[in-house]
Amino acid sequence: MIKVILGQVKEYKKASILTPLFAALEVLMEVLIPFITAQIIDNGIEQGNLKNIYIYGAIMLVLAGFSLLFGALAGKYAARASSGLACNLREAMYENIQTFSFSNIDKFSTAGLVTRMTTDVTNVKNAYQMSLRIAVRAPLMLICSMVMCFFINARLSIVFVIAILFLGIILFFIMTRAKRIFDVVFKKYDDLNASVQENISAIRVVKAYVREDYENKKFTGAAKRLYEMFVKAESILAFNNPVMMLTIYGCVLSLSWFGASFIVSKTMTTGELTSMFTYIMSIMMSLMMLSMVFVMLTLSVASCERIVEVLQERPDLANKEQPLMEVKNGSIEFEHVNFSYKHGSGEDTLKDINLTIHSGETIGIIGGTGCGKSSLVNLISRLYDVSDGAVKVAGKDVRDYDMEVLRNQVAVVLQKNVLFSGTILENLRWGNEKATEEECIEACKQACADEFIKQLPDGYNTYIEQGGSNVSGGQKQRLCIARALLKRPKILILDDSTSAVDTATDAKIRKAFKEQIPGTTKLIIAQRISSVEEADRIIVLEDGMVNDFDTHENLLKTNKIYREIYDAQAKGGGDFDEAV
Ligand SMILES: Nc1ncnc2c1ncn2[C@@H]1O[C@H](COP(=O)(O)OP(=O)(O)OP(=O)(O)O)[C@@H](O)[C@H]1O
Repeated sequence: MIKVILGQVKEYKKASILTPLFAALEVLMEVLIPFITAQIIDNGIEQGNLKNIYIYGAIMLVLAGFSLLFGALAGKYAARASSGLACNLREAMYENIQTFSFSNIDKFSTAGLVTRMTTDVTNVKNAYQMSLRIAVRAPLMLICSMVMCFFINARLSIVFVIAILFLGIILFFIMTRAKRIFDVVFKKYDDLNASVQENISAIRVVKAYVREDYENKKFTGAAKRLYEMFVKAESILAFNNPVMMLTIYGCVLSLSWFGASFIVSKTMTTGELTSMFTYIMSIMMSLMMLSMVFVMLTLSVASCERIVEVLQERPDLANKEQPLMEVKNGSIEFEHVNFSYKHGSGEDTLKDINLTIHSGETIGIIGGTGCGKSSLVNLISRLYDVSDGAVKVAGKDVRDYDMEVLRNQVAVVLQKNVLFSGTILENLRWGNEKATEEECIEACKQACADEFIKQLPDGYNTYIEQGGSNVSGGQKQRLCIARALLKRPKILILDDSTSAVDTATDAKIRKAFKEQIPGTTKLIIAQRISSVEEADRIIVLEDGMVNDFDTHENLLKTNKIYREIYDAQAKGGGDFDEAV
């Protein structure tokens, strides 16, 4: 796991090596300063030698200057290395996520991926920055200060050994308890992030259903639980300081006691005792820093694991070797297809589907909510792979095609339409980046989008806000259809894509399809029978199985379900589900 994370350091290796190097040099300077202080006291002040004071004073200033410089450099390179690692991690994750199939995304969930790319990467970045600087600085400071103490007075240094043991044991207990709580805290953080993301992206629904109070209460509850856990963890950590102070004062007292008798018996000088006091502070501070690094590192382990999961996830769908690079026509066949979602209930969503659709046919698909209509069409552009059987386009298994080639020829207007921030023209060119403005306008005319675009103050250069929030649902659907048309696909799938469009416009769009793209196979999923009745044939799906597949006229005569829906809708009744 560490190898995968560190593998992303890449061009920031130099900064990652320079940081500990400068941190070590900074420590070295800091450690020498108290020793020089001792020289000023013993050889300068006590002997009344002004020259020595000047010399040692100057050395001390130089050391302090270098210490400052090395400290600043260590800080600069640590920031560069850790921010660079975070940037590379995000880029690598983002790149890998782009290769994910729908099934991979189902596994992680969108909110989960966002948390991993933001909070988790920030945790790892902070831990890396700390380890580069403090994980080097603290132990080195501890060792160097100890060495200096033993060098000055080995007998008196026993006081430090006892103090370190005492502090070490107490800190260990504090940290292990705090870590246990922090582990839970970070999991709760994920949940909170997920709920915030869900709520904000669905804020319009929340408002429409006047659920603000409920959502506020839900969020406050989650935030409060997080607050309580943080307080609990922090109150354990708060013991750090008093324990530390207790140990320092204990040491100062013991040093003064034993040091005084050593000075009296002339086995130690005043300067040496003064420097020992400074070293004691450095030793204790190092221990404190080490304990914080320990917490930080243990906390980042969970984040590392979650990042590595994304980095090592391999797309479920891959091109076979030497894939087919051309889709000859728009015919579709389903041969004994069974399909279940890997991360779903485990039951088959589609069962033994057998269908033959000729190139250029217009096919309606109708059925109750959740009967598998979207799942059926998603198999054609290979958004998911079948569990058994085969889906064929132009007589070839979809798994034999290069995925990009296949998806360029099978355009899907998904149920959840998405537009991106950018102008209308930019959005349309997602369908075909080389499309001229005239081609874009033509596609919009076919999708009945041209009329409303022309009325916008900036026309085709109107800026679409993130998620298409400044256009209506119906307008968004028409733009998405135009975008798909620009691909000039051999197969066009409209997954309930005209649900927000009025019946007259819906009819106009279908008429345009018939006249303008007669050679394209069109699959239209709809709730309204009026949207599919002119289709060449209609598939009636029921519980993941094909109940019937025939023309509108024949279905009216022979299919009981279809007839009932038709009658209900003709009388102004609701959609498929209400009618059944
Ligand atoms: N990504 C997914 N992971 C797991 N299960 C899923 C997923 N998408 C759909 N399902 C399940 O598969 C079944 C069929 O869903 P599908 O979306 O194909 O139905 P549908 O007929 O298109 O419904 P609707 O008319 O509401 O759009 C449903 O039970 C649904 O819960």
